[in-house]
Amino acid sequence: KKVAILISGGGSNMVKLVESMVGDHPARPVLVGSNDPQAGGLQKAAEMGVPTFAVDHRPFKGDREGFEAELNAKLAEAEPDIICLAGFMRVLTEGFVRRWEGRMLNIHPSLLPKYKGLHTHQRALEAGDKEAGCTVHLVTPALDDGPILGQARVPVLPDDTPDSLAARVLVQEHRLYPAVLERFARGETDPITLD
Ligand SMILES: N[C@@H]1O[C@H](COP(=O)(O)O)[C@@H](O)[C@H]1O
Repeated sequence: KKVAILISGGGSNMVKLVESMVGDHPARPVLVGSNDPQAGGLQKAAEMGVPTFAVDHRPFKGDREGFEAELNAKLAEAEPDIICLAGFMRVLTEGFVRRWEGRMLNIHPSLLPKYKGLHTHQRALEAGDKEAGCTVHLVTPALDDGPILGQARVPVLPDDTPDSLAARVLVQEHRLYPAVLERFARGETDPITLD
């Protein structure tokens, strides 16, 4: 299976996904793309030998379809079987999601369905939650709402800040996303929980 990964920032999840696709893993990374030409993850992907591209969303201003048409053109060249959103921060239109529906995954830093959207760790702390975590799900038109493929939990500690909690959750993200991708590429979609 061919996998394309979309990022917006440093790409630490992307690196873990690329590192995992070796040996008898059923998939291989064919492309890493970003909506930000300055995304640090693009350099990391290039150093790992994965082709990269950037489509800067800013010149498109509110024209999301225009931005996505160029994104789709780049993706179509690589003909990915699976797309992984890994810290990709652009909200995608229904049209784009429908085109890749059933084969586009996303990682979200909360235990969905709790805390869809942004600032998940701050909201978990403000709510006094005792545990937090991350979720890998299939992407559907509704934001952070698709079928869950896997979750991993972490304890919330008394002196946690959003940053310290984010760092603890990120460690689990780096375990969960590769585990879910390997299962998904083998056709296994029953949700898993990592402890
Ligand atoms: N959507 C969220 O954005 C962060 C991206 O991190 P990285 O993969 O770019 O390091 C991760 O916490 C991910 O869950």
